Amino acid sequence: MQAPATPSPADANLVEVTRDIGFAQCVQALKSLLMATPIGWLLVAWFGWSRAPHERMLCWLGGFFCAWLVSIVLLRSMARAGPSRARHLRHLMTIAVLDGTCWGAVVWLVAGFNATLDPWLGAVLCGVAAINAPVYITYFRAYAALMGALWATVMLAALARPPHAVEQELVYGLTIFCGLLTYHMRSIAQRVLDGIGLQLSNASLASQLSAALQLVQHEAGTDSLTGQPNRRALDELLKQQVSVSRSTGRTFSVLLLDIDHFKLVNDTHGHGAGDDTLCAFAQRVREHLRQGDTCARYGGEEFVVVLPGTTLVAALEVAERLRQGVAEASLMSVPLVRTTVSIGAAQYLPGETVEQLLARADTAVYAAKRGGRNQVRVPEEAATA
Ligand SMILES: Nc1nc2c(ncn2[C@@H]2O[C@H](COP(=O)(O)OP(=O)(O)OP(=O)(O)O)[C@@H](O)[C@H]2O)c(=O)[nH]1
Repeated sequence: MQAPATPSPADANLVEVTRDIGFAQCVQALKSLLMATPIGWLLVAWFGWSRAPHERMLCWLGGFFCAWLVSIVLLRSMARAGPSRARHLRHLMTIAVLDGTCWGAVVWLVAGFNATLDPWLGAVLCGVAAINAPVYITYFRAYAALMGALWATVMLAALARPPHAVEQELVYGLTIFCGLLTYHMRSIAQRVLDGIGLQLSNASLASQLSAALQLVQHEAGTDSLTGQPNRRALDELLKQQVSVSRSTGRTFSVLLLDIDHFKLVNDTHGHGAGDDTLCAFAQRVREHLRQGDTCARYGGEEFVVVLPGTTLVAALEVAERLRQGVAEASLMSVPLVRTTVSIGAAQYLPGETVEQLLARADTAVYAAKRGGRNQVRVPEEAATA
């Protein structure tokens, strides 16, 4: 035999949240209905005034008015604090019972005096039961309380009268109608709640998916060793800068950084220390950049710095700051790793591609290496211009 499925804590939480939402929706709908209730009294008063004793009619109207006022006060206090189910469940049940009892009292006080009025009152009570169904659809317990109170009052009224004084058909008919309506309402209410639960779990799934997607996108564009943007993210950024430059004329520059004699670091201290040196190098570079500048790992011991809105002259100042920042203090103390960096600087030229720009920066790095390393160079055409 299959064991009954017990809801997981996450499921249980979802069920609770769904019930809370259902409760809040029910309170909201009830607010509008209670405001419209006096129309129902007027209808009964208009049709029953000449057919039932006035003092009984006034007694019913007065009683209903008092109960209505209490309901309004309770609803207002719920609205002020927000319709919290844990806090206000009793309020909602009280309103439902008061409403049901007051409508049921129609039979007690107004019915049994006129053959035309009685079936008409029966129809009014069936209407009340039907009109309340959509209002309480998201909180069935309160609907059951309303219908229970209405039915019990009608039954008590029938029992309290001398035999045959009250139209028996009215009571039987109402009982069948209320029973059928409540029975069907139960399953419809459950389906509505299931729908709310489904919406909630879809929304939660969608937000989990979007968070996972953001993480994957971030990881796809991040170098796993240094935590800096990788070649892929760099390509995207450069393409974006090119398109901004084409549409607005705003220029940008790049610096290609190549650590000097990095092979020696690996050979002397091991590959692990080499990895740590790369991380420390990336960190050092970041410390010398502005907020909007980007340092991406281009590959191996090469990094590219993108400087939006920067001319070659300003880029050379940044490059010199970086060169000095790397050369003046050791990158790591244990093991002691001191190194320098060769830098090629290039400003984007209108019409060139990302590959052409990087190739020009690369020739500048090559010139820096040939010139003795630990220096900043520009592409030859810029140097001679
Ligand atoms: N530890 C470590 N080493 C790397 C990584 N990527 C590339 N390297 C090493 O970086 C070194 C680059 O060496 P070369 O291209 O000869 O350049 P270099 O020794 O820096 O000399 P110059 O560039 O001419 O100054 C190679 O030994 C690569 O193995 C990495 O992710 N981690």
